[in-house]
Amino acid sequence: MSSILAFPDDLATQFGPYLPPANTDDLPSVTLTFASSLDSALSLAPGTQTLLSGPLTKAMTHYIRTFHSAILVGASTAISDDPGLNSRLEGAKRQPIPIVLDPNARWGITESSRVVQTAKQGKGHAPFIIISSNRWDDEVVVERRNMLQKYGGGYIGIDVDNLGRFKWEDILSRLRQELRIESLMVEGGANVINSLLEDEKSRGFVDNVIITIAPTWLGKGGVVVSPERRPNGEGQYTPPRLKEVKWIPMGDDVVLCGKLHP
Ligand SMILES: NC(=O)c1ccc[n+]([C@@H]2O[C@H](COP(=O)([O-])OP(=O)(O)OC[C@H]3O[C@@H](n4cnc5c(N)ncnc54)[C@H](O)[C@@H]3O)[C@@H](O)[C@H]2O)c1
Ligand SMILES: Nc1nc(=O)c(N)c(NC[C@H](O)[C@H](O)[C@H](O)COP(=O)(O)O)[nH]1
Repeated sequence: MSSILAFPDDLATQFGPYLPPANTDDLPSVTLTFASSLDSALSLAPGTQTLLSGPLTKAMTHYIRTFHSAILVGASTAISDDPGLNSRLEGAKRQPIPIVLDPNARWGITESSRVVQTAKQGKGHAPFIIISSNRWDDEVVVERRNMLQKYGGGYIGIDVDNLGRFKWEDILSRLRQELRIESLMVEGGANVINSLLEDEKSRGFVDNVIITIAPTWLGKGGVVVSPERRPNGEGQYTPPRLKEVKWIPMGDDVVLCGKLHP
């Protein structure tokens, strides 16, 4: 199991303006955070977990996780990484609830999955998996739901659109209504991030962006963050640009903090 991490106070204090505000709105605040190569790749290939963060930026991720009520990843990340989706920060005061977007119930979660083991050991929460409503009664989903409910986790069924995708407004409103999630950390992978950045409406839900940039190129064939260009209502495409930008050198990496709309 990964080590307990420490994050120095002089670095931690620099993140204040980019941490989630106290939130009484009807949707969670959203922080988009991931680690990227110089060629905007999150991993060498789909399904290949690739270490990009150095020790300090890894500790930063675990520090930021303690400020969020939930952490969200896509099904392919859950399948390939078997993640813990908890904070392994020394003295972590809070653990985020893991959320996995898995419309077709592809993730074969079992009692031995790391995220379930972490919950059983009291070092994190059991996950909630968001599946397409029409999968709710699938036999495997019922079995997995019964297993997860033993540890306080479960499933949430949401209708998908004609492309088999959930609308972010539906994801966020259900997380707020059913799990009282006030702040959500979206950690990837690229498919999830591109879907969130794709159009003005879904980008409108993103408050803070924290990106670790590692000094390496992963080359062609990587899993890349580069959203589709969806024109707005007037047929215009305006590239999203971060504001209130801050660059924080951290070991060999640099961390880019910003806001999509201050
Ligand atoms: N470097 C990082 O910060 C980082 C973070 C997370 C994952 N990763 C890596 O990224 C790779 C996985 O990324 P990926 O892009 O292949 O997959 P992903 O983790 O983004 O999962 C994609 C799946 O999520 C679901 N999904 C995503 N958006 C959805 C939506 N709007 N509605 C419904 N379902 C939706 C779909 O099932 C889709 O197939 C792995 O190799 C992992 O190690 C890296
Ligand atoms: N910040 C960051 N730096 C990296 O170098 C890297 N590969 C990831 N990837 C994010 C993805 O979420 C994790 O690889 C797994 O999900 C494991 O995460 P855990 O800590 O076990 O929860 N994230």
